[in-house]
This record gives sequence, C-alpha cells and structure tokens, in this order.
Amino acid sequence: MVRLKVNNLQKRFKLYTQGGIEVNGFENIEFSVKNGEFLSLFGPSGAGKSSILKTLFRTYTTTKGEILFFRDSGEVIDVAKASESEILELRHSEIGYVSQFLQVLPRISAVDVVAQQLIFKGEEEKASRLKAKEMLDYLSIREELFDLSPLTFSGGEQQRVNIAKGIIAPKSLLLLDEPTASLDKTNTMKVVEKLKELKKQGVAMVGIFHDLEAMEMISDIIYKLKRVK
Ligand SMILES: Nc1ncnc2c1ncn2[C@@H]1O[C@H](COP(=O)(O)OP(=O)(O)OP(=O)(O)O)[C@@H](O)[C@H]1O
Repeated sequence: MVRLKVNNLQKRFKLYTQGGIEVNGFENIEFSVKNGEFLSLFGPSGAGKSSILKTLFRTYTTTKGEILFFRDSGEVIDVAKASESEILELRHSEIGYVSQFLQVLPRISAVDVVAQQLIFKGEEEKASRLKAKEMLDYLSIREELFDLSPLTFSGGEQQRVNIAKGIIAPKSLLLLDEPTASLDKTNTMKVVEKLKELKKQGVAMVGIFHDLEAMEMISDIIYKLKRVK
C-alpha cells in the first residue's frame, strides 16, 4: 500500500531579509513510497535533499505540487495544504523526523529521553525503560552513561541517542536526514540493521545517507537529484 506520493514538488525560497531575492531549492520531484519501503534521496551538495525532507515534514512550506499522505483508514491528506492543526496531529501520530542533531531538555537522562517515546505511545514505564536500555546498549552507548543527560555526550554518542529516540517507537512514515553522519562503520551498519527491522514492520522511510554502502544496503528506491540551475 502506498504511504506517500509526491507530485511535481517544487520549492523556491524567498529571502525577505536579502531584498526578496528568490533561490531555487528543488523542482519536478515525483516519487511514491509504499509501506515497508525505503527511498533514498541522492545527489550533489545543494541539490535539495534536506529541503525535500523538511518540506515533507512541513518545516518548509511548498511552493508548488502535492505531498499526499495515505492513512490506513484510506483518508488522504495533502501535507502541502493541510492546516496547522492537521500537521501537528500527523506529526504526533504518523510522521517522524530524525535529524543528525539531538535536541533534548536539560537534566533528562539518556534512558528517559528514549523511553519517553514509548511512554507517549501508552507503553508501561518499566517496560519502556528496559527497551530503551536495550536499544542504547545495541547502539554501543556505555551503561555508565545511561542515567546522565546526553547533553554532555560526544557528538557520535548524541547522534546514537538521537537515533534510538527516533526509531524506538516508529510511526508509519519516518524521515531521516543523515542520521549516521558522524558514526563509525560498525555503528552505521547497526543502524542499517535496525532500519531493516522497521521495514519488516511496514514503516515507510525517506532518507539521506552520506555513506553510500549503507544507502545501497537499505534502499529499495534511489531517487537521483540534479542541482537545479
Ligand atoms: N532556509 C533556506 N533559505 C534559503 N535557501 C535555502 C534554505 N534551505 C536551503 N536553501 C537552498 O536550497 C538549496 C538546496 O539546499 P539543501 O540543504 O536542501 O541541499 P542538500 O542536497 O541537502 O545539500 P547537502 O548535501 O550539502 O546537505 C541550496 O542552494 C540552499 O542554498
């Protein structure tokens, strides 16, 4: 079943603080992603990969085109045109976004940052914390760090906590913006294994990988972008 269909999508940025100059982000983007499929956005720097992901999550508005999200109920929502409250609801229940940067409140432990995602979904607290610990351990976070705030962790450790947080309670569509950017090969491959499990669970994904081997291992579709002139 198709989860996401993007039709003739275009983004032009208007730079109000710089004399209203317009800059091309991307244009003529067309793809669809089914449940359990992974589509990678691939292309040179500046081709528009990150901007496409942000537009799919409605961090950026759409200049032209459609972003059709298909709910299990059969209802179709155009993310490009949906109201703010519909977008908040979609983000809450259907669409997840994982960037390369962890954003957390101070004084919340790594385990809690991850476990909260399960607790929000209604899972019991003790079981959630146990699952969170297993996920952190799988992603090579040392046990002595579990109860500390990730704000003092290294860049790569923060990124792994961020991935754990982003994938432990997956929604139906997951958007991944270079989630493994500063990870070593071993941890990158561990993330790829986890993402493959999500595919088996039927999660549709759109992602950007700078590691080409990881991209080829995980992708069902590689969508090639050219720099717009
Ligand atoms: N918020 C913004 N305001 C103005 N222009 C933007 C904005 N975000 C992106 N752009 C422009 O859109 C184009 C595409 O940028 P984007 O970051 O999506 O590329 P990318 O393919 O992800 O590149 P990279 O691989 O280097 O991360 C660039 O020319 C950039 O200057």
